[in-house]
Amino acid sequence: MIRAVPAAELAPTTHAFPVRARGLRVRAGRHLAVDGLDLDAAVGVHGLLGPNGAGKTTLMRALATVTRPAGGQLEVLGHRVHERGTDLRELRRALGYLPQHFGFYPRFTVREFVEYMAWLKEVPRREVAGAAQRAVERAGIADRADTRLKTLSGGMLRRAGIAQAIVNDPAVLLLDEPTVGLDPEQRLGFRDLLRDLGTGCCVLVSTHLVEDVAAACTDVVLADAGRVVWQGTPTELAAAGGTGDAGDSAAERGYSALLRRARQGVAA
Ligand SMILES: Nc1ncnc2c1ncn2[C@@H]1O[C@H](COP(=O)(O)OP(=O)(O)OP(=O)(O)O)[C@@H](O)[C@H]1O
Repeated sequence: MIRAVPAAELAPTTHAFPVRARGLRVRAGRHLAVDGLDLDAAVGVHGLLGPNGAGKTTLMRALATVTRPAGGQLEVLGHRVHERGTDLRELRRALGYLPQHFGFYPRFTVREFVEYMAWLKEVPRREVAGAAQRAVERAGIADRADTRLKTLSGGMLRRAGIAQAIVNDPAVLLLDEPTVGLDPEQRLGFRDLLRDLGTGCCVLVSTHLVEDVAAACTDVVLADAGRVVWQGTPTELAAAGGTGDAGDSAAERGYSALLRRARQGVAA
C-alpha cells in the first residue's frame, strides 16, 4: 500500500524558534556577562537593545558559536550548542555573523573577502562567484566590489562586513552594531535591507539606535545585566513610555520606561 506522505515530512527542517535560550550563561573573560537569559526568536528581525555592558555582544558571540556557554541551554536551528561534543560544523554553514570588530586582510578586495567567507562557509565552488555578487549588491557595495578593504571608509567597511555575513543565505543572521559608521542615508537603506532579510531568516541585530529598531524590526528584545528583561513589538515599545520618560521619540521613551521598570522589579 502506498502511504500519502504529508507535506511537512517532505519540507526541509524548520524550527518554530530558530534561536532558543533557557537560563543561558556566557562568560566574557572571567565575568558572567550573560547570566540566566531566556529567549525565543522566530523568523523575523529582532532588535536587541540594552545599555552598555548588558551582554549583547557576549550573547551574539555565543549564538555565533564563537564562545561556548558556561551554563543553561542554547539551541540554534535545533543544534544544542551548550552540549559538549555537539558538532557545530553544519550549524556554522547556516549562520551569518557580523562581529562588532571584524578582522580582514587589508589587501583583499571586497569581492575577494566575500568570496573567501563564502568558501569558509562551504558554499559550493561553482556558486561562490554568483553568491558574492548577490551579497555585495544587497549590501549596497557592488560599485566598490573591486576596491581593497584598506582603502574603504568605516561605513563602506561595515557594508562589506554585512555582505560577508549574508553570502551563504544564512538561516540565522547575527549583526552586532551594523549601523556604526553608516551615514543617515545608508542607515535608511540598511533598514530596507533588514526588512527584506527578515522575511525568510531569523535576524538578530544589536544596536543603540532605538529608532532603527522601531522602524525595521518585527520584535524588540531588551537586555539588561545579562538577561532579557522585556520582549515585544515596536508598537508595544513605543506605547510603554510616557511624557516623563527620557527620550526624543515614543520608542526612546518606551525604552527608558521599560528599563526603569525592569530595574525597579529587580530591586524590589
Ligand atoms: N574580556 C572581558 N573580560 C572581562 N569582562 C568583560 C570582557 N568582555 C566584556 N566584559 C564585560 O562584560 C559585560 C558585557 O559586555 P558586552 O560587550 O557583552 O556588553 P554589550 O551589551 O555588548 O555592551 P556595549 O553596548 O557596550 O557593546 C560588560 O560589563 C563588560 O565590561
